[in-house]
Amino acid sequence: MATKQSVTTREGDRIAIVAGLRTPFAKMATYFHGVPAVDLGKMVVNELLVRHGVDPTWVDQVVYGQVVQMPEAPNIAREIVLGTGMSVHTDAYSVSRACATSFQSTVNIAESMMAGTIQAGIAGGADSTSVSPIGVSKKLARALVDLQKTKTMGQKWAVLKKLGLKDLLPVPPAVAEYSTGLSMGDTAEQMAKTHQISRQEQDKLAHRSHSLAAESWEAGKLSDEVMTAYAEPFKGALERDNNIRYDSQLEGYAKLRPAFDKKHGSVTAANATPLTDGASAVLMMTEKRAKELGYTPLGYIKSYAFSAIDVWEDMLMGPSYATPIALDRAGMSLNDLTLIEMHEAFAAQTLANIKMFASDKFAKEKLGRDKATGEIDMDKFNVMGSSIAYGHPFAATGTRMITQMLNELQRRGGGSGLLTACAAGGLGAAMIVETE
Ligand SMILES: CC(=O)SCCNC(=O)CCNC(=O)[C@H](O)C(C)(C)COP(=O)(O)OP(=O)(O)OC[C@H]1O[C@@H](n2cnc3c(N)ncnc32)[C@H](O)[C@@H]1OP(=O)(O)O
Repeated sequence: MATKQSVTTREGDRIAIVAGLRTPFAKMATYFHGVPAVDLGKMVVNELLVRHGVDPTWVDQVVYGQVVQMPEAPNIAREIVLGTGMSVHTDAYSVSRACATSFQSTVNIAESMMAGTIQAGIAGGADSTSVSPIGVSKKLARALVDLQKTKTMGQKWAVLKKLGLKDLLPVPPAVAEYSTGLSMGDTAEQMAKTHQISRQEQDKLAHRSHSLAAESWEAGKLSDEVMTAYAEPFKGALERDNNIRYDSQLEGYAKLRPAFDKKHGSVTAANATPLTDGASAVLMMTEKRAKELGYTPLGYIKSYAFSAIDVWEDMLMGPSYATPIALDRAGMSLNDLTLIEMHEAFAAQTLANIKMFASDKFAKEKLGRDKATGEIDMDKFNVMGSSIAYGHPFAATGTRMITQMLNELQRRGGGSGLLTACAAGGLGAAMIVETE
């Protein structure tokens, strides 16, 4: 059992999420085609500052992340400071924790406040799958280096003649685990098999996610936390996430062919998150600083935890490992929570984690605990849908979830919410937030 955590400053002030904002999320190569993540990050942070009347000099630090990094802008956080009219003296650094990146940036800002080094900051993340660092083959990369050392035409020819036509082809980044080579979709297939998650169950969860996300948009629940985006060539604006199916029909899901294990698989384009472009950010302050400046925070961080497991099998189980630690640290049990959002990387991964939350056997064998974390009450679970519907611009998902959760808790009259995500590298994140 993890010891209780006190997420406060040394003076006992809580760590407040004052406000949050995101761009609409767009499927790869659609509205944000050609817009790099750094520009998406600038867009959202700029709007966050303006909407909430933030004098940029109040922001002591920006911590931001991007999973698929662009070599020309390795410190996206600093580019956001320089590109949004913030004081050039604002400290900024970037973090990466795969799909849990903006949980990490939020925690970094929180920990700086807990240490007493800052009083206000901005955390978030952005990713673009449309503008990604297209590389060259290893053989071509080596040849290009060798060429720089050659002096005569003969030496140059000796290097070039070793290259075949296929060595000249561009190499796009893979959504795959570096050390195993397995794609995230392959891992979702593993999890469906290990935990006996049927295709029908996966499709049902995906349909639920789309239906709830569509209802949330139609009910106006997202309009304050999602900005309208204008991107080149400025042919109209993007007002809503463009992956959500407003006419989601379960029958349509069954027709799709598996996307990864094409012969025996069950993971399809409909029950997986799409490749997505987008950005999100939260404005954070110590409770004292927020009150001094006249802000009413959306809520506070109560606890958080990160976990790590092996990457060869079922590595997207992070929520099942990180959640019990975050609950212990908050001094809570699953039943105490008002709401839960689990990032849906894939329906198979989400359903496997739901099962393992409730499994005493898993708790004993994998977590070294006496009993299960608990049975998830589906009336509290992903009540506005999750990443299968909204999409998943990797680094932006954490702060999307934090803002959405706190706004929904506010609408329901308050309470506490668990946010949890799996991430590549076998990592997991869990955070408990609460309203006043
Ligand atoms: C920790 C983590 O988060 S790990 C997760 C990291 N993320 C990933 O790994 C991304 C996983 N997703 C992917 O790689 C891609 O989205 C894929 C491979 C699954 C699918 O890619 P694509 O084939 O390009 O998807 P696309 O959007 O074109 O959809 C394929 C078809 O399914 C259809 N479809 C998609 N969703 C639905 C749905 N909900 N209902 C009915 N049909 C649907 C589309 O309309 C399309 O039909 P069409 O071919 O007739 O036009």
